[in-house]
Amino acid sequence: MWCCRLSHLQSRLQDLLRGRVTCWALQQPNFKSLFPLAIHWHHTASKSLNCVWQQHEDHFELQYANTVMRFDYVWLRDHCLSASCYNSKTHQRSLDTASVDLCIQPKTIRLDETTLFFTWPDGHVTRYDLDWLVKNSYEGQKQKVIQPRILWNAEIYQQAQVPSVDFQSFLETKEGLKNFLQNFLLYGIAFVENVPPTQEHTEKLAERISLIRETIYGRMWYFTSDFSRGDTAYTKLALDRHTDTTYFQEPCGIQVFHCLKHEGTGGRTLLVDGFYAAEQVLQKAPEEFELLSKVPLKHEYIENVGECHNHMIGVGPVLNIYPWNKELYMIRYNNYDRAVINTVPYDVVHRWYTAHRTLTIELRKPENEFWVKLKPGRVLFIDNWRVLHGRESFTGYRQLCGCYLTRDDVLNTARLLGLQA
Ligand SMILES: C[N+](C)(C)CCCC[C@H](N)C(=O)O
Ligand SMILES: O=C(O)CCC(=O)C(=O)O
Ligand SMILES: [Fe+2]
Repeated sequence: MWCCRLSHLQSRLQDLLRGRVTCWALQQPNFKSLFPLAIHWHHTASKSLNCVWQQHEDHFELQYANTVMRFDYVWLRDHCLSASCYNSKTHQRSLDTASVDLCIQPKTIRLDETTLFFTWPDGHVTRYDLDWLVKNSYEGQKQKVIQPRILWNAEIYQQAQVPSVDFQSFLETKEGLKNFLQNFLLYGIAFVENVPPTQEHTEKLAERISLIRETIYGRMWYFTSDFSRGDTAYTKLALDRHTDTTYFQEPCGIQVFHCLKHEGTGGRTLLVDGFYAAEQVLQKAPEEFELLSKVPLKHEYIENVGECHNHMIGVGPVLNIYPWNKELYMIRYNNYDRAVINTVPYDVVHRWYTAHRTLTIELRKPENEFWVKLKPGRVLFIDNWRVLHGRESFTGYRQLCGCYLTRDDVLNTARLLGLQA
């Protein structure tokens, strides 16, 4: 009886090594209890490392650092960091991924200390550091946020007493710049104080953290209520909360505002954390959140004023989320610039309007509104992918200057200063 079992075991073991059996233990529960996992789970010599792995037919399974990870073999071959596959000086792949057999499987696998060695059918050896695998696995990534943030309503933001950064320290010290960027990344807004009220000084500030994004409005812009452009921003009218340039395929990442002059009343700036509002929608009506993240919409800018002729169209959902961890990274919300909806059938449209209403109700709650009067010397940076802005109507002469920044370059600066972005 025992012999019979053993020969059966040996043949199963051979099957296993040839990759024919994947879920043997599950199919043979009684057998499993007789010969526990030791058969096909490889344990490390040192128990303290707490690492086990298993070679399945179509993937490699690894348990390490409290994480169960599954790796595709083509992925593993593609991520070989050996000198012939990867240029560690330029951090670029040299391996031609298209040359990898899509049915590739390793010939042998062994673990030495904290390094896994894979030998591929052609004899090439790949080493994977266990911590590298944890950090770079799907399972490891899924649990992480790309951008840590503090979501706020008016009270949360005011209680936080986020300090403004001084012009001088922003321009001249690494700490000043880093503090500013850290606050900006966490809250989506940040102020610089004591800036000389000119366009040139505002430009200097912008250039310290990013490349300026030139658009149809120019590089640095300077505007009053003269209706020089075909947009209500160039009037004295109130503007409800919105994000800018929703009609670009990639809306501008950051908006910089500096009020150089205002002789009159009103004109306060409204700021609302769009991600805070979206989070409320997710809590109260997850299916509406999902719809807002799935339905593609167009926004449009049609201008024919004086010499300015423009027709811009941008397509994308209101809420943009990373598919692997559902993290929100951009809100596109501008009811003025939203174009005809013709990308979904009528019944979806109706559900979309319901979801849009839920979000709008959150965005309009007075407790979510942070009002601030922009003054000469106080420059405001707004994350245009997250925080909505608006303004109160005003009287008198009001002059605003500013620019848009490319998001990639702001994040680049932040990363170089050691911040998570
Ligand atoms: C900022 N600046 C005055 C230059 C442009 C304003 C653009 C306004 C437009 N409705 C939008 O939301 O994109
Ligand atoms: O005038 C203001 O305060 C802001 C107007 C506006 O929304 C914009 O320029 O994007
Ligand atoms: Fe705007």
